[in-house]
Amino acid sequence: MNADSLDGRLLFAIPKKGRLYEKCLSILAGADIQFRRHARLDVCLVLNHPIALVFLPASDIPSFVGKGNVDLGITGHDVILESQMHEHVTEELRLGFGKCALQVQVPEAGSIKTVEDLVGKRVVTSFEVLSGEYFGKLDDIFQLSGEKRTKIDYVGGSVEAACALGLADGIVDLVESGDTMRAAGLHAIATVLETEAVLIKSRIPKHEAHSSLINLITNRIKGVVAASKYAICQYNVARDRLPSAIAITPGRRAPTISPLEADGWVARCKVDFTYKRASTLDPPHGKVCIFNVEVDAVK
Ligand SMILES: Nc1ncnc2c1ncn2[C@@H]1O[C@H](COP(=O)(O)OP(=O)(O)OP(=O)(O)O)[C@@H](O)[C@H]1O
Ligand SMILES: O=P(O)(O)OC[C@H]1O[C@H](OP(=O)(O)OP(=O)(O)O)[C@H](O)[C@@H]1O
Repeated sequence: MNADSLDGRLLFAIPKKGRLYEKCLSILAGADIQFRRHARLDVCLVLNHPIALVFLPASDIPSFVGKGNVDLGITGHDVILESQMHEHVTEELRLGFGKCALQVQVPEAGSIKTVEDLVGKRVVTSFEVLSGEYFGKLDDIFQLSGEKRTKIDYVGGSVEAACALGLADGIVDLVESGDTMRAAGLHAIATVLETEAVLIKSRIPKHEAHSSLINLITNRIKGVVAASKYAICQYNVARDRLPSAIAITPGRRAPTISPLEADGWVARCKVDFTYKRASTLDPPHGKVCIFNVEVDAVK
């Protein structure tokens, strides 16, 4: 592929690996953005739209979009703030995945119990800007200056090992399930930021003509995100069991029930945001799926 083949195309940045990668691929598939990515190629042309996908590290996407090299991108809200690009990009849409929190963590068995205890000590993190701002404010409150201020050191990964290795008194790192933190003998004492994946748009539009394509892509992704919160549940049930089935899957006004060819059986179709858990009717959330099961025992 040469640079000419990108001419006039909308450039859309996608994380090339890591936590957000797989979910981004499902979003692209759900929005019917078709492409074939050749091994080791980080730029590829979309087959059914004048778009080129650019696969980049999640942490580089805010600056590519912010500086206008790329028109649209998906990345974490955390890395937008960390790269100080929030004034150069517009967060068009929260995507509902990549949810986690940037937290201050210290050894569970140690003497540091609060962030105030950690002020003036050593903090290791991959988020040196956000951590610097957070502890900078605390240093100011405690009127610490020079050597007495909290020392923020950067590491690129495995942040959770820093306390055990004697590099830090506390760390600032992302927490989702908390498994990494607990495995390292740490616990959270404060939250710096809540984050999730977002769709961002450059504030420096390259081509006016792209705005309708950006709207189309944004609306399609909006649809994918909305659909991922719902489940469609369809099941067949004996008519005499219908009252107990409807108690579990009620309609907003009236339940949709269709007659079946089999005597005494009906079909019930329901689209919903939250299902009551039941052994026989339990569609997984985050998926649009159709169950066509014969429900003969409603508990
Ligand atoms: N445990 C997690 N749970 C949910 N989202 C996460 C988690 N860790 C990271 N993220 C989100 O994914 C983004 C990218 O993180 P990830 O660790 O995948 O980065 P990466 O660019 O692949 O870096 P690395 O070089 O460490 O592999 C983060 O900025 C955050 O928004
Ligand atoms: O709360 P948890 O569900 O355990 O997730 C948190 C971990 O996930 C991220 O790291 P990642 O695994 O992406 O690797 P990294 O250390 O190389 O950044 C983050 O930096 C934590 O270490």
